[in-house]
Amino acid sequence: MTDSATLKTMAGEAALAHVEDGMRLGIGTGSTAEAFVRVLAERVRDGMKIVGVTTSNRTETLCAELGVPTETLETVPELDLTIDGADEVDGSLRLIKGGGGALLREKIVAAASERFLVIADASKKVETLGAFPLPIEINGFGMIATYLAIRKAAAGLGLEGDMILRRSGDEPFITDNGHLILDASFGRIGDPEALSQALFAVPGVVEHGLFLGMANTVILAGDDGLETLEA
Ligand SMILES: O=C[C@H](O)[C@H](O)[C@H](O)COP(=O)(O)O
Repeated sequence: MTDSATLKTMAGEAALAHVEDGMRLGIGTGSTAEAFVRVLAERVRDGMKIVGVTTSNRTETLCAELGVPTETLETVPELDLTIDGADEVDGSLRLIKGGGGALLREKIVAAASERFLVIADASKKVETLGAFPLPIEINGFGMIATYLAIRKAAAGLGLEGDMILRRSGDEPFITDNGHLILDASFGRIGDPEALSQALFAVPGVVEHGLFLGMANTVILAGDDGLETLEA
């Protein structure tokens, strides 16, 4: 069995084949995206010219350490390609993301890109989204009211389950944009589009981890090699 780090590097190397000289590149967050940054950095050292726009402070720091040039989305607001990981992928290229807490910036960067390429190890592929708790980014103001409103909205779709405030040690986890995250264990999400709409109708919800209709390509690395899914 191939270990997880090797699978992530395989996926990162496969993603590199989609990167062309001169590209404006959205760069994701998480261990798989970091594997990609490491192979990208080698290519940059060999002379490839790209400009990266990162999706988290964590990825920004890694790019700086490895010499991958970056700008911000303010200076480079339109991107050619974004490469990022995912927590779950279904057969329709719908995703759950946000396990690392970067969902808001990840969604903004992916939406600003001509193409969105997702890389993951094959264990992330699921029949139905929802085994991975759905990250929901909320404003700190009125968080209990927002929590109750999300519960009600989900119950209206027949979805119930624990919603846990994400923590970092003894403190609530705070996102790069200063928000909180609820991890919602709704179980199987039969209608992700309906859930997305219902969540966005709750005023305190800033973003959620359902990435629907966004991914153009998904590359999955498994023991048997690479599998590519196209939208
Ligand atoms: O917020 C984090 C991101 O959405 C990650 O891309 C996602 O959690 C997958 O991370 P990893 O590649 O570490 O499994």
